[in-house]
Amino acid sequence: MSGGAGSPDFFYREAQRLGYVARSAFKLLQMQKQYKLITPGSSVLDLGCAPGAWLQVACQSLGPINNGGAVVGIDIKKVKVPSMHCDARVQTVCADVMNLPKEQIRALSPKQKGFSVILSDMCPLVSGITTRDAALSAELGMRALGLAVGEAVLVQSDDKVEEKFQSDGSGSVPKHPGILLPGGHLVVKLLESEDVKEFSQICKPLFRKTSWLRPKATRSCSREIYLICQGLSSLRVLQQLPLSLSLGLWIRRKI
Ligand SMILES: C[S@@+](CC[C@H](N)C(=O)[O-])C[C@H]1O[C@@H](n2cnc3c(N)ncnc32)[C@H](O)[C@@H]1O
Repeated sequence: MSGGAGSPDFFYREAQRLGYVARSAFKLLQMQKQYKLITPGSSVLDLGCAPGAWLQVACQSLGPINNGGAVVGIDIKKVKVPSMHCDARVQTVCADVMNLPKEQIRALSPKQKGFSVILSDMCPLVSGITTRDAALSAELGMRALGLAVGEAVLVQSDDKVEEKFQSDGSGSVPKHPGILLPGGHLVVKLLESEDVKEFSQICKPLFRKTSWLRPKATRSCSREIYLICQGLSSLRVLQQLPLSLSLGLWIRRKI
């Protein structure tokens, strides 16, 4: 019997040994090792945070408490902040991310300015119908992206917004489009499907770098994959991107 990283319950046992509430901790630990998304002082929003393993890794990544920083977790399920690896910088909110107004989420960030890292590990209740599950997961992913870069304006049904973008290509993005700070990072979990490629095409021009990651701790039977988006462009750059519009159009097409 093998006890290495290839064995089915290796990450489960390691999570128990190290005091993490779920094996998913190792997915964020791998992201941290490869991309260093969370640094001392970061303000982290963790969408779909139950049972709290990413809260633990996020808080650990902030370093000692006097370095500052904050972690806000939101989940439909009520989540108690784990006692291990978390401190007073971690808080959780029980709510449906699909319905919670963006400004209410922004209000949870330090000085209400927004977050420097947004993580979405949200996942629908898997039905086993591959296309349905992938579509639901894309919807959750789009919500995370929309919150980060400002879906609310881009998807509003006011045709004037669309006309303005189309007429001169310089449609004005509002002053506070999303809740991810310029230079910030976004991680989105998706279930593999045709839509996944399109999703990354939309993200690419908005961020300095985008990469796909299938973490070692992902179960072999799972179709999950993470899009890591690093370095959100500044507002000035976003305003000049005609592709910002396609996010809105794409979301509108899908929902
Ligand atoms: C895979 S779990 C997250 C695991 C978590 N990252 C951890 O390490 O402990 C996915 C979570 O997404 C949550 N979720 C799914 N849809 C949601 C929604 N619309 N709003 C808030 N949470 C949602 C589920 O309740 C579930 O707890």
